[in-house]
Amino acid sequence: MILNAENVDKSFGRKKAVDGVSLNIKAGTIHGLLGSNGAGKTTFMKVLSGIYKADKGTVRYDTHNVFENTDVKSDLMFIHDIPYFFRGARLSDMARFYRSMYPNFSDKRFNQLAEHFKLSPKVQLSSLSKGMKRQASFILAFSSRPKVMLLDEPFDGLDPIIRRQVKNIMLQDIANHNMTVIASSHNLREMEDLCDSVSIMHHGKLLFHRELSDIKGTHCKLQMAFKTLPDASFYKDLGVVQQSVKGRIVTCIIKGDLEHIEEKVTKYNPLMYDILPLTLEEIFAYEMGEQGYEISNIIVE
Ligand SMILES: Nc1ncnc2c1ncn2[C@@H]1O[C@H](COP(=O)(O)OP(=O)(O)OP(=O)(O)O)[C@@H](O)[C@H]1O
Repeated sequence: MILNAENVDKSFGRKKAVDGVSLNIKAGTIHGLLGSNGAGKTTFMKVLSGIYKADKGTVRYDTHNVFENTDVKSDLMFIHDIPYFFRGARLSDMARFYRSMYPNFSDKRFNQLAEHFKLSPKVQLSSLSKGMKRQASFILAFSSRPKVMLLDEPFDGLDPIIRRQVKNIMLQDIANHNMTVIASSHNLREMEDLCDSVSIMHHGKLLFHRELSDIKGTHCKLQMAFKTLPDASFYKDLGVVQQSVKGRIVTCIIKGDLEHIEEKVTKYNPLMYDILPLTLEEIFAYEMGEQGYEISNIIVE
């Protein structure tokens, strides 16, 4: 475990932005922290990266406390959703600053990335567009080679091509340098393709934390056509957690592994059946529904 939060609280005045959150992040993985506006994602990531002190609870990086610990500061990097650069700074000025903060800063990488993203080190950062500022902040971050990157809504404002390139560099750093990434987002679908694990925050609390490899095999989605629609015992027998019926077509989300489910379904003699891809949103909709939450109120697509 590289980052470990135990029962973390963080309030601003009477507003409890983070409320009893515990989370473990494994080294070399990407974790997606999802939630609606004001859920507490940024505040929690700032506590994780040692920018804010938790009012209660502990945050550890390996075995070290993160807050005001200079030994771990150079391993953790928090990247704001709105890039911040010194007034009047050029890209090369910011590189000098990051070089002084991060001992693993690579000049070779900085030059390669600046060329790749077609940003001159001499460029005045205040003259750049929002998306280009984001690119500049990624150049600086990837050149700094932190062990853990905490990214606040990292892909907002990037066009699809740059978005893909940034993700590729990130994945390379994870594969080659065992970097760990925690990224906040509103977009479950984007996180689904990228992350090893995801969690959902809502009103300061962490509602779910799941390894994607675990949940993908736990549910299946089947579409079946019947000559005569099955009765309630069919749904019970199969362990159906969600169903919709249109004419004689039944679409179900079923808990369990596919092999067992197919075995059971065939006993009911469907005219045909098809296995459909199951999205994370569908799994969460069910799991959160069970706990009394409506996912559409929590995650916005
Ligand atoms: N510096 C601050 N001072 C006072 N209140 C704050 C501060 N930072 C955050 N908050 C409050 O804490 C709550 C959580 O905010 P936070 O920025 O962590 O949410 P978020 O999940 O990152 O939201 P978004 O998706 O909109 O960025 C909000 O109610 C916000 O108003």
